[in-house]
Amino acid sequence: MEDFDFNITIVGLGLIGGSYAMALKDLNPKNIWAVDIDKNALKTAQELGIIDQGYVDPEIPLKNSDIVILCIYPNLAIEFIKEQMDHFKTGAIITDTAGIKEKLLSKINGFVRTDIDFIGGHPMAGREYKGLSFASKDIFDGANYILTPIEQNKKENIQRIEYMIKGIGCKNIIKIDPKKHDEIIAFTSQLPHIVAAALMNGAKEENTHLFVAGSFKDATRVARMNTKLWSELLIENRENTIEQIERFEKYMTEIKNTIINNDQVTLEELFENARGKREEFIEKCMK
Ligand SMILES: O=C(O)C(=O)C[C@]1(C(=O)O)C=C[C@@H](O)C=C1
Repeated sequence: MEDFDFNITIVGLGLIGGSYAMALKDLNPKNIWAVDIDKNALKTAQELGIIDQGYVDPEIPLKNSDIVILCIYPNLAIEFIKEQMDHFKTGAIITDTAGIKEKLLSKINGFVRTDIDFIGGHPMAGREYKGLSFASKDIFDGANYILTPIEQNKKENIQRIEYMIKGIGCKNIIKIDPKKHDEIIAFTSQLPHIVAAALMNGAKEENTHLFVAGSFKDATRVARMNTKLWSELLIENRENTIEQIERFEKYMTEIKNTIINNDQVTLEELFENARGKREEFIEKCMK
């Protein structure tokens, strides 16, 4: 790999920020700095050798950073850029990792300095845990990474971010319009979290754990989510989320009706359709 001779600051040393710091090591950037209000997280990261230096006050690292990666909640990311606006290095690239894009981008681009390039990003990587102690560079291994570049973004800056994404181990880089991103993600990421939560909330049997195996555990894994983050994401993407819940209700009703009608033939057809789609989907995931 060629030189990635940049100073990088990661803002927020949680699961994603910590994993990013670990994965960036392989790219050998000039410096990896981190900003966090949690001094313990900074200390741990420094002891682990995954960052060169940690800061509670962002001013110094931001003034010297070519690339800033925001690994904090979406609304906090907007606030952070607003508050720190005067501190970013001239021509810096800022990217984020939030699961919603349209509102975030339009807000940030409404006030961001013209010399700064904000490139929206969303790594399709994570775990159902939060915090640095669960961070691992493996989460990016073979992962998809969505970018939502806009016309103002400089081509060479997008290429730089793409190079970094490949360098941390991601496989596919998908470039898409922010609005479209939010529509799709409502189905592929947000709906599964809603379904998992609904399934778990519906577990009324005190001894549920004694009656489950893989199916229930797989379907509810992400119910162990970061609840503060996910409630923010769903509310911020509310139109798309509601649409997806309603679509899902229709598919549930379709299945329910075949059972009400004792229509085993149609039920089998519906399952057969799902089975085929799942097989095709997994094949595509493997490529
Ligand atoms: O695998 C998980 O635990 C995740 O929740 C990862 C997951 C998802 O699949 O929805 C969660 C949020 C990210 O923005 C992207 C990926």
